Amino acid sequence: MSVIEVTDLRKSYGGRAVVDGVSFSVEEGEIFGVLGPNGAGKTTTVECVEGLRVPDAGRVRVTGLDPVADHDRVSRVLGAQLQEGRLQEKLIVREALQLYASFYPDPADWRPLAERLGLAERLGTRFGKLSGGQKQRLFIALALVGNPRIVVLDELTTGLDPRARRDTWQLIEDIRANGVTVLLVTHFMEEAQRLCDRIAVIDQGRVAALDTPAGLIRRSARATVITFTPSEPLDETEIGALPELASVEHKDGRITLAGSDETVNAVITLLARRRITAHQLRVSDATLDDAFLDLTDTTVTDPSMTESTP
Ligand SMILES: Nc1ncnc2c1ncn2[C@@H]1O[C@H](COP(=O)(O)OP(=O)(O)OP(=O)(O)O)[C@@H](O)[C@H]1O
Repeated sequence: MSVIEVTDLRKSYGGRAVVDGVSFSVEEGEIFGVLGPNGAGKTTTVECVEGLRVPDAGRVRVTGLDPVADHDRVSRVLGAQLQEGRLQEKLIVREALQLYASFYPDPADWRPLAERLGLAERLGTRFGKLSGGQKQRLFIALALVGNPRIVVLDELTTGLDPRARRDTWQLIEDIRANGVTVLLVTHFMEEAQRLCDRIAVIDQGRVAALDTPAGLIRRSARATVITFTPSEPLDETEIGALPELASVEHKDGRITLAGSDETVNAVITLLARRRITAHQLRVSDATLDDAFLDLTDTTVTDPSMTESTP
């Protein structure tokens, strides 16, 4: 069952379309990622879902409700993470939790929630004295204190150190394990690849692709990467003629070719034919990073480079 439905959403500022016909739906219980370059329109899109911005056109439904017309009812099912500036520095963690719990008719008990989020020791601390990771955990607690069915997390781990980021990932997985649907806006590929069931890649206000992380990687023109050091120089024209070749890099005598399985087979055949040995041969799969660059790279003009392969 879809708990969020966005259909042909449009929003312009000063005559410039920043969200230009975005459509997607989020199923109950999934972690759905919204990924895209700076200024792509991600926050504008999710803030329309939260009812914080009014769309110019299109339709948004959260559990069947209109987030603008039914704002109060939507706030009871959808918990949104606060932006940092919105809490006073002097507010004590316990007070913040009590205050936010008081906004909801059926809030969660904030004490076990604080414990689960590792804030039990910090209940008497002022917001301004918390570390970046502790602030993020408090924002998650405040988003969850109303017992929402859906939680929207926007750039949650930006600015955190790698350990705090990994702890936060575990928290997000725990939230989902408790049956809450997660809409996650992120810049981090590793985070999206690890956490999300499906991802909408947004570029210039449009959905450039929507798939599972593995599906997005499969679409990449650089789905397979082969690296080796040839025992003798290879003929550039022969390399350039390899099938489905997406890119070639030379560094310190090593060659890195990106393409498909067919590219890899052809280069191995070429090496055998020329009796050239490939030292330290490595073949690896592309990452979500590669797929992201392909999907959001407006400089690629050859359609065969961006064509999706199911
Ligand atoms: N209230 C506003 N008034 C005018 N322009 C706006 C407003 N809000 C957003 N924009 C512009 O709309 C575009 C999309 O912004 P948005 O914040 O949705 O992008 P984003 O994908 O979330 O970016 P980032 O990853 O940098 O946070 C940007 O060019 C931004 O400057």
